[in-house]
Amino acid sequence: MREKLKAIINEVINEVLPDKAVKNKLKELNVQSEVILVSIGKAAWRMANAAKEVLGDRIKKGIVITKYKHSEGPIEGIEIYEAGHPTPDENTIKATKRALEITSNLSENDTVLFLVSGGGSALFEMPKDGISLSEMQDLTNQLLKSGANIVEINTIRKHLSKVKGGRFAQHVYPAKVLSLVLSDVLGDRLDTIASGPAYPDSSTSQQAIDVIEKYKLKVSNDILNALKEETPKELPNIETYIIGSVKVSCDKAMEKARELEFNTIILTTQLNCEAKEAGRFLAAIGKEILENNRPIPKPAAVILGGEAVVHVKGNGKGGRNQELALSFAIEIEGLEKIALCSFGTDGTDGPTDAAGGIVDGQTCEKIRKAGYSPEKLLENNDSYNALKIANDLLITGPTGTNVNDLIVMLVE
Ligand SMILES: Nc1ncnc2c1ncn2[C@@H]1O[C@H](COP(=O)(O)OP(=O)(O)O)[C@@H](O)[C@H]1O
Ligand SMILES: O=C(O)[C@@H](CO)OP(=O)(O)O
Ligand SMILES: [Mg+2]
Repeated sequence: MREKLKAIINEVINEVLPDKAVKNKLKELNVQSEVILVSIGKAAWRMANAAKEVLGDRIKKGIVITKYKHSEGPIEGIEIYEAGHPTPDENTIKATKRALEITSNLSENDTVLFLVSGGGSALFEMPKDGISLSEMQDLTNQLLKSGANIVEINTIRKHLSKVKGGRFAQHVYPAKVLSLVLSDVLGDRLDTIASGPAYPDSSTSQQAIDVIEKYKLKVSNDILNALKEETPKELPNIETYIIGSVKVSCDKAMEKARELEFNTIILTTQLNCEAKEAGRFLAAIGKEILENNRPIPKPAAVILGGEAVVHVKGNGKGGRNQELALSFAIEIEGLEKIALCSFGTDGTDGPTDAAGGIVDGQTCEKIRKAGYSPEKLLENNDSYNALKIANDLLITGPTGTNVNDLIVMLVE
């Protein structure tokens, strides 16, 4: 079963690699004019490289801002920067400053080709005056641990930034911004993906303040004052296309599972509940299929896309996919012919080098044999170490794409 799970995963990653998506869209749009390229996010290097292959010298100048270890070498005529994610760092500020320089003083005849992928919020950032980088870092870390979802996190970030929430489009005005977006946000909300630097912001200052109160975040008065300034709601100079998303991933996973002769369903592409509850719920569905051949008969493949959340309370190491997989493994301990893979399509799950986990009925036995309690490790948010002990981590390395998380459960 593990091999079948890996076969499905590899097909999905290849399908959502940004190279193909960027090339197809640029050819479809038949971009003939010269452009200034700005590419941000975890997939920024691959997207920029693909654009360079199609547009060549029509790219007058350009910049890539991506996560450490996510660039794959020089691209002629394009400056490459790596910076911090999920928390912005000094290199974020340096790279963003450079991006703003090369897109300053443009005319209505200019076009900025803006390639956007998830991770862009941490990588492309210029805090408003009066807000320091360390304040932004502290607030980001509070948000990441709070259990706030990405819409809530980016509602805050959009109201504290000079480039988010449509302000980058204002910066380049009157030039046009042509955006190609790889979606890693449920429902493909363009004003949330990478905090929508070139998209009108649907969130409000009041919503931002509500998030601060909901999660009892500790912030300075400077931040509270900055949140009160509203973001742009209309932008006359933008053209935006989504070129890849979790829906594409789930469709591809279903196609491959059917090829492997599984009865297949996609339960959702918008999973957003607590990771460990999702694991338990999926185990209940798996056991129902195993014992009663319903809601779909064996051999069955159940596919989900989305982004669970984790309220990190322990001091362990892990990610939402690893936490979901461990929680599932605890519920199916000892059962045969049932397995699950949960992974981040960007290849990194949480602050770890794992993309996620591949688990089955033997996972917990292996952890116990090594003298550990899977339940205690889960309680301490230590799913990485639990799955490492069981040799059930999925390690892909940075995949070059980023379209949320994918979960596949097989029952034979
Ligand atoms: N020890 C942990 N166990 C489970 N989840 C964690 C742990 N530490 C951090 N996380 C979760 O990992 C998330 C960030 O992981 P990451 O894969 O970088 O997100 P993204 O792919 O959206 O950038 C945080 O939102 C946090 O909820
Ligand atoms: O950059 C961001 O705002 C988010 C969503 O696009 O990406 P990630 O969750 O990967 O940081
Ligand atoms: Mg993400």
